[in-house]
Amino acid sequence: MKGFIRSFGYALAGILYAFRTQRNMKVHFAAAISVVTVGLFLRLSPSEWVDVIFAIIFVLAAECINTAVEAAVDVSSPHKHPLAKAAKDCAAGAVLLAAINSLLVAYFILWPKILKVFL
Ligand SMILES: Nc1ncnc2c1ncn2[C@@H]1O[C@H](COP(=O)(O)OP(=O)(O)OP(=O)(O)O)[C@@H](O)[C@H]1O
Repeated sequence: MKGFIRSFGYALAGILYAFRTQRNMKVHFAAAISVVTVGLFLRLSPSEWVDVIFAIIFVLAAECINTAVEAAVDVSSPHKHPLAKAAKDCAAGAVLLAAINSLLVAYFILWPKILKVFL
C-alpha cells in the first residue's frame, strides 16, 4: 500500500511539473475549465460528459507525455540528432492530434447546444 501511495505521489509530481514548466499545459488547463463551465451551463447528458471529459484528459495526458519525452531527450541527447528531433516532433504531434480530437468533440457536442441557446 505504501508503494502504491508513493507511486501516486510521483505521478502527481509529474503532472505538477508539467503544469509548472509548460505554457501549453496551462493553456490546456484553462481551456478545460472553460469547457467544463460551458458544459455545466448547457446541462450536458452523462454520455456527453464522458466524451468531453475523455477529450480533456486525453489532451492533458498527451501534454504530460510530451513533457516527459522532451525531458528525456534533453538529458540523453543535448546535442542535435535526427532521432532526438523525431522523438520531440512525434511527441508534439501526439499533443496536436489530441487537441484536434478535443476540437471535434467540442464541435459535435457543444456547438449544436450553444447554437440552440442563441438561436
Ligand atoms: N537534441 C535535438 N536534436 C535535434 N532536434 C532537436 C533537438 N532538440 C530539439 N530539437 C528540435 O527543435 C524543436 C524545438 O525544441 P525544443 O527543445 O524547444 O522543444 P519544444 O517542443 O519546443 O519544447 P518547449 O515546450 O520546451 O518549447 C523540436 O521540436 C525539434 O524539432
